[in-house]
Amino acid sequence: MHKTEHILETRDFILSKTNYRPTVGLILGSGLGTLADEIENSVVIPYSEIPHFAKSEAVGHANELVIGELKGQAVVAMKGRFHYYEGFTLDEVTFPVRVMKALGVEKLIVTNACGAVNTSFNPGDLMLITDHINLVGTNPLIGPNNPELGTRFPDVSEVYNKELRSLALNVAAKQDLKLQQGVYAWWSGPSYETPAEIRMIRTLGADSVGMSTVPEAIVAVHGSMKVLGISCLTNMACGILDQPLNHEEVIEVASMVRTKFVNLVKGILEEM
Ligand SMILES: O=P(O)(O)O[C@@H]1C[C@H](O)[C@@H](CO)O1
Ligand SMILES: Nc1nc2[nH]cnc2c(=O)[nH]1
Repeated sequence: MHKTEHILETRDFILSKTNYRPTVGLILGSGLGTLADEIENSVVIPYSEIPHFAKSEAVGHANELVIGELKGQAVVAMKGRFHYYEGFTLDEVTFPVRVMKALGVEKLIVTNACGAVNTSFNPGDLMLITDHINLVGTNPLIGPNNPELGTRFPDVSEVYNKELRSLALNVAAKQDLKLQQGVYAWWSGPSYETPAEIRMIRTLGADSVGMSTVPEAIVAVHGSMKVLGISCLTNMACGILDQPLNHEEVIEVASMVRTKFVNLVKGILEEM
């Protein structure tokens, strides 16, 4: 359970570092952190300096909170996130979402690099997350509920906000950008999936699979935030192509699609 006093202590620490009062939060996944470099008049705070923040070691992540302005919005961005597979508790993984809410963030854009399970998708595609499937058999809200943060049994019938999704689709259309849509399955990792597991995940109804995003989205909805999820499909999931998977390919493809990803998110911010 997240303690209110910890959240407020961290909030006050961050507010002491910037005059911005962010209303939009960004969680930037593997290889997608460069968007944070475009934030103007930014204050950059290493996670190591932030009270109650864990310290991430994931490759392809920086570990900095960046606060400033982007396309007219006051934003707070996580350049680097915490993953369950790194051994963090789900409280540690999702604590930054609580802090964003306490800072005044009402809209959260969560991004990730993930594998394409739907064979009509291609590496390099961007995918708007329409819903998620939690395959990890645990939940960030397990444990005592802090009623100051949200209800005991939150509704998750619309985790990925319909209005924000249609806004994203409109922006993609204006940019003549092919934006896939699909369901994201959370697989703990750190091993990728076997071919049999990908066949199972497809049978269960998922279009993509990754190692993040779902815990953050659940906590955001628990805190009544509006969530938009955008995935960068960096590879065909295991077993679809006759080749092994590796993280270097994930980072390489994410950097190849960086421009269209950054332009999409900036376009969305402009219209939020
Ligand atoms: O933070 P995301 O979900 O983008 O990072 C994914 C999951 C692992 O960290 C890594 C696997 O290649 O990319
Ligand atoms: N679980 C999982 N995470 C990923 N992140 C990037 N690609 C993949 C993948 O194929 N599977």
